Amino acid sequence: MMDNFAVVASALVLLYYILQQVLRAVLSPLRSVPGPFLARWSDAWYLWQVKGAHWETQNIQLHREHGIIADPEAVGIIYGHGTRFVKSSWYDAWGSPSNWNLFADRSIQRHANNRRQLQNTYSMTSLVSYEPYVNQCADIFSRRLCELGEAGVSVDMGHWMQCYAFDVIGQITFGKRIGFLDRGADIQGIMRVIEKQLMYGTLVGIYTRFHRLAFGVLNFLAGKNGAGREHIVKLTEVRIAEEQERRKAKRAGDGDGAEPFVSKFLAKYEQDPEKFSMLHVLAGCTANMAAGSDTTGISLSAILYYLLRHPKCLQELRREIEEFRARGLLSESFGFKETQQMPYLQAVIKEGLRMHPATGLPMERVVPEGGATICGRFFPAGTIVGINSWVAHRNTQVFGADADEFRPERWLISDEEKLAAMNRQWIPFGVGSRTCIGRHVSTLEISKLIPRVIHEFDFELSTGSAEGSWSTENYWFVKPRGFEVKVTCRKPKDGHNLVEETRIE
Ligand code: HEM
Repeated sequence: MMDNFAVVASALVLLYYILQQVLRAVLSPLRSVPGPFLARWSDAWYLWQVKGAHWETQNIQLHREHGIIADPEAVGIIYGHGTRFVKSSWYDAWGSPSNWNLFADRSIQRHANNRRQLQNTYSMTSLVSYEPYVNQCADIFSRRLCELGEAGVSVDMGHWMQCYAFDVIGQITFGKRIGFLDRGADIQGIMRVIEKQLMYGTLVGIYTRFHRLAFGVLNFLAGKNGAGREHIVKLTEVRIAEEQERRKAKRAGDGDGAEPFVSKFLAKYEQDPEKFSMLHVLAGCTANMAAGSDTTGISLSAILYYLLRHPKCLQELRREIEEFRARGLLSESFGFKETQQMPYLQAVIKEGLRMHPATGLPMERVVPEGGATICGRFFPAGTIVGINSWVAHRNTQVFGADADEFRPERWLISDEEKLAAMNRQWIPFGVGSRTCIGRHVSTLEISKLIPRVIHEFDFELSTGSAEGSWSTENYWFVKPRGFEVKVTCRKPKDGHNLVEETRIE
């Protein structure tokens, strides 16, 4: 009797759920939006697809299959300055339920206040003082590549670019590099922890109502080290405490490099703890570690990968480097300001970030009160909309019929109007008030390292696939997998001036 009751009750609940979904889909004001049939019924379809880790290519494919022509104006409508489109609940899964962080914050007002506090530390003028740090890491990177080349082994460039980016960000943030380049390994499991957080945020964000519970359980199980982002927070707290001790001992002048972020943040805190709290110090340093290393590593890998797949472009870049060096316009350390004068290099970087932006999911926003018309269609308030930079970057209306091709020359034209249209649609760092705060850090790292590796090394792609293409995995960050190369050093090793004793471990 009891068994029958349970079966009938379950069937009724199931029926109610199905009916609710059917009604929702049939009555939805969005029913005329083209898209896959199953996606209409439940978020489970999206979760399943995203879990497959290739949403960036699927998203482009779906637009083409369903004849969706993305309106270039949509970028401005959704993300433009002064927009009232707030971040969607997907972002909740990227932070602790009890504290804000800059990336995940959904409050326009609080975000604007906090961003104002942090912003000037990330300005280009304040970042160029970090150039010697970047040079040190590039020297070690170069030495490691030479050693690997001499050993004749296959090199996973995705991994080494990641090591470089992690050590630069560690050095800029804490004044000491963490030691990834020294060991060629994942120090303190930091890379692995961030990778887990990427998967967690990506998937749990789709059903974000489970975040509070999942966050609590996972952190409880992880014990004192914390799980995912919390683990990085804990490691960052240790570094901040060390820096506080150093400041108490009045050794502020220690080390001969530029003042690292942690020290600048603590100085702000000491000056006005109400305005710039310890949470600002923690949020700033943690964001650098969590958001600033993989993204740069991926972008460096992508630029190199596309150059290797397009030898003519590589030759042209090398020609430009040699010409600049012959004219005395490019120093041994590949000065940042010098690299900004190299038009072909800049076009290569821009095109690499167009072909492979580091983030590969839509940057979700909520349509504000009153609704909005996007791509000629009305979306009521509360609808979640978003643009995936991968889709925007392959818009043939803007980039032309060869939008899928790597062609740096597209940026070297004199047609101002076309350039402006392409620039508006080029969004690897996001757009508007939520644009990437660390983009100048990456620009510094990328502008210096790419010409240097092209000048110092020959690479032979050995990805293992017949077409020579690499594979990728997308959990928000679209990471290269199996970017294997053979490396040959083009210059004698003794040119490297190493400073290897400054690492944390
Ligand atoms: C090539 C490298 C990078 C790429 C492609 C990239 C990409 C992005 C994108 C697309 C966003 C906006 C996300 C959204 O609206 O949903 C973003 C935000 C952010 N990025 Fe980056 N990023 C890079 C490097 C960095 C670095 C080096 C740092 C730190 C040093 C950093 C810190 C942040 C932070 C804190 C935010 C949130 C900003 C806010 O909401 O105010 N990123 N990034």
